[in-house]
Amino acid sequence: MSKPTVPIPAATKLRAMLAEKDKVVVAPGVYDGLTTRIALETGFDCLYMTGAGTTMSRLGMADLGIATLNDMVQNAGMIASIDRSVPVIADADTGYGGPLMVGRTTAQYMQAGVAALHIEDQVQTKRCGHLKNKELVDEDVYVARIRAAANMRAASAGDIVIIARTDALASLGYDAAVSRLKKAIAAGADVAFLEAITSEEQARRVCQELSPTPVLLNMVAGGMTANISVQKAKEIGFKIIIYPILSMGPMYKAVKDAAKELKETGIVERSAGADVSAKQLFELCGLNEAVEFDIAAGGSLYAKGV
Ligand SMILES: C[C@](O)(C(=O)O)[C@H](CC(=O)O)C(=O)O
Repeated sequence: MSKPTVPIPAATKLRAMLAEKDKVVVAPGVYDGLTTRIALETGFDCLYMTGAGTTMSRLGMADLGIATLNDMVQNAGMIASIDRSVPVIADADTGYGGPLMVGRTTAQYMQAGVAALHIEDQVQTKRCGHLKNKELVDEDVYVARIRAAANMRAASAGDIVIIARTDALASLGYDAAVSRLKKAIAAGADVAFLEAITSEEQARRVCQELSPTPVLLNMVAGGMTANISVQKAKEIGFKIIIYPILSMGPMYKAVKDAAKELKETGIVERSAGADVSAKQLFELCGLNEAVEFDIAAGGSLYAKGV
């Protein structure tokens, strides 16, 4: 059962994790209830809701700015509700409009119990940061997005960690991208996210130059950034690492294999996961706790077992 009470607000918990000296926050990408349950069962203490995964799993579409605020906040809120003790960092793309909309996005993410959101400087018709020919908004438009998020946070009783993402590295270069991040930090961002880093030198420089602001590393499988370990990222100086594609690649391969086996042989018995029962999956998703809850309340539906 997902629990409604919040012992420590998600943002407070994430801030405490960021303040721990030797800690790197490792956030596996999740995009639905099942992938969230898998990451939680594995013992991760922070999760990342990927916008790419949300767009693909909820809409069956590529990461091209198609998901709306409603798609994103509903998914983020559902994911955050599964275990309130584990903070969720969620993609908020461009914030979905002008300052008013960015403020509304921030308020809704806060209300949904999301610990942190990232807002970027691409045009609203954005694309995945690891694709080519991205278009940017002007710096003042970007900074206004971040300021709108910070102002909404200040005006509310809640808290949310604001992560400023810039996609400017590819078209404007390192100096301009970092200058955008500095301005975003001055406007109220707590964490910096230089998207699609292409060298270790850039990685080291950005962590050093923006210190003490924590910097996030986006580890996209097959993307522009070389694959590095958590240990190496920590040594470079990153404080958060997100793995947007973590659940999607393995899911694609495994489901494809099972689908092929069914199509070609008429039975599924050899593919990875063919031996996982429906009941096992329900247990992963809280079957036993749900039964206990029903019985404790005096329900009789499950008293004889399920
Ligand atoms: C982080 C990201 O925004 C996401 O949607 O998860 C994407 C990841 C991806 O599309 O591979 C991005 O880096 O733009």
